Amino acid sequence: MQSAKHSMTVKTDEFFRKADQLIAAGRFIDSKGWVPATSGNFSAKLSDGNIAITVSGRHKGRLQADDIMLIDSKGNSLDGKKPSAETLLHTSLYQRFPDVQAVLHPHSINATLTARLFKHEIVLKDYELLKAFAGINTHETRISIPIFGNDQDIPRLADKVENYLDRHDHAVYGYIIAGHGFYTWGASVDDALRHLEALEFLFDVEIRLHGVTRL
Ligand SMILES: CSC[C@@H](O)[C@@H](O)C(=O)COP(=O)(O)O
Ligand SMILES: [Zn+2]
Repeated sequence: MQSAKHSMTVKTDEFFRKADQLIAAGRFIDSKGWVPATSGNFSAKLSDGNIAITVSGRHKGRLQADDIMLIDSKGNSLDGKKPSAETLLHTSLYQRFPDVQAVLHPHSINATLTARLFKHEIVLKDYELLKAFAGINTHETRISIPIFGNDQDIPRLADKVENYLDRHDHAVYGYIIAGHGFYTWGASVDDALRHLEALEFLFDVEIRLHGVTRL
C-alpha cells in the first residue's frame, strides 16, 4: 500500500509533458545504439523543483509513461517507485546549476572508447559543431570534457564530479565515466539532446583521428 505521502503526490500536466519528452528522447537515443541493455538514465526538472526521472532497470529505448517517476530535489521517491541507481548524479547537477532543466546519460561505444584513448579529459577544439553547445557561437574555441574513473559507489563518484566542478568555473557540458558512459545536460530536454548528439559526433571524430590502434 502506498504511504500517505505517496498518495498525496499529484502528477501534473507538466510532469506528463516532460515524461513524454524523455520517452521520445529515449527512443531516439536507443535508435543510435547509445543505451543498450537497460543502461542509461534520463531526467527533467519541473517548475516546482521536483524531478521526472526514469525508473531503475527499465529499457530506456522502450519507455512507457509508467517508466517515468517523480522524485523530490534530494532524490526521494514521491510515488513509491524506485528511481535510477544514479539519481544522485542528476540531483547534484540540478542543485549546482539552476538553469539545468534536463540531464541525459547514455552508455555509448564512443564514450567508452574515448575514455580508453584519453585518460583524464578530452579537449574538443576548432570544430564547427561546438556551436551546438549553449553559449558557443564560433568554432574558434575549445571545451574540455573530464573523464572520471568508474565507481559503483555513486555518492563517492558524485563527490568527484562536484570537486571537479568546484575547481573549474568555465562552462562544462558533460563528463565521461570510464568504461561506463557519459552525462550531459541542458536548459531543456532538447538542449540536452543536442549536447548529447554533438558530443557523440565529436567523440567519434577524435577516436577516428587518434586511432584505436593506440589502445
Ligand atoms: C545495465 S548496467 C547500467 C547500470 O548499472 C547503470 O549504469 C545505468 O546507467 C542504468 O541504471 P538505472 O538504475 O536503470 O538508471
Ligand atoms: Zn550508467
